[in-house]
Amino acid sequence: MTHSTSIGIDQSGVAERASTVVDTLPSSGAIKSQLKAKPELLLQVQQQQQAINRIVTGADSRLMVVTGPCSIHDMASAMDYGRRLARLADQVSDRLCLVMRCYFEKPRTTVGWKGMLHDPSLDGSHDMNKGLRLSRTLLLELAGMGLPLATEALSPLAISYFDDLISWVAVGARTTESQPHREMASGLNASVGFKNATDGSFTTAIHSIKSAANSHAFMGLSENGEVGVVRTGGNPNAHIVLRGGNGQPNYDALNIARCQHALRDAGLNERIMIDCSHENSGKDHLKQPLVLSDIAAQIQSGNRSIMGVMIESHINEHRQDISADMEYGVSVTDACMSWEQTERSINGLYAMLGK
Ligand SMILES: O=C[C@H](O)[C@H](O)COP(=O)(O)O
Ligand SMILES: C=C(OP(=O)(O)O)C(=O)O
Repeated sequence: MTHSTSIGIDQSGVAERASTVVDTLPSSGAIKSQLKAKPELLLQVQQQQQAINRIVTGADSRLMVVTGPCSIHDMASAMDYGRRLARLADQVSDRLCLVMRCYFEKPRTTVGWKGMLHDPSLDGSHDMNKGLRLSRTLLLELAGMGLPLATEALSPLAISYFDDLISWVAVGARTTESQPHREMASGLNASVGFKNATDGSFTTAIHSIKSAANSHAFMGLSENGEVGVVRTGGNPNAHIVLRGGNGQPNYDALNIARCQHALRDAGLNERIMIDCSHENSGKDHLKQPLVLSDIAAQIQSGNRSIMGVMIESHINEHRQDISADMEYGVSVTDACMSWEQTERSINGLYAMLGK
């Protein structure tokens, strides 16, 4: 159904007729019942959420590795990636917990394609009904392979369509200071990683961890799509993700020590995840393995705060612009490592952690 509304007030205080069209979407409850997860799959995801929560608190000493495409733009290459990752995950599961990045929403610095959920046909038609269904269908398939799954919650409303299938949630550098995102995080069973802000400061993410740990009441939607007061219980498993900022990396031992100090001063657990991509690699995918080796060396030399890493990886390396003639398995957002580079890096990490 389509509705028109008007928004905006002109300088004389008279409402402008800037018309906005609203296409209604099915509620999260409706989509969840149409694309239903079997009880055994829901149980698997709950167990994976708990396993990741134990890694976040330090009760499980394995390292979490969130790896996968910067953004998912087609089903076939995501399934292909998932099958490869599921095989590797079994081989390294005594030291590493591999989690697949399933990012359907992209925050943009200014403008650009906003991800499969927002524009699944990659043509500006913004068929979000299709985007929600494709995203949930893919999550069902990937979870069915036994993989724990990760996503970025960009629209605070969107996560309710997927929260039963997702084991780890990111709040990105551009939204980490947002109250609605902190409120949303406070109601999730999954751990939530708050990225440091784009200026590189830890403070915003530390405030987010504190805020998300508390209960909140805010305006939101029920599973039936009714507007209401949402009350949450607080999420004790929020943590920081260092991704560099202001043109500088922050994965090095000095920055990690500074971050540990800041967490301690704030009365929080000194648990840190590091994103090998973004400003930690200067967005050069070939630098991600170097960042990963540095992190592995820090863990080898006794750092017990680092509990997770993130890698941007696809079937094939580099990136491409969206066009009518795209290459299979190549990112349409940030440049990614290839599967071969990823497998080599993860096996190298596994070997280093065994020494
Ligand atoms: O992870 C992806 C990008 O870094 C993020 O979406 C910002 O992208 P942009 O600067 O190309 O908009
Ligand atoms: C957008 C992302 O990261 P950041 O928020 O750190 O830029 C991402 O991980 O896809």
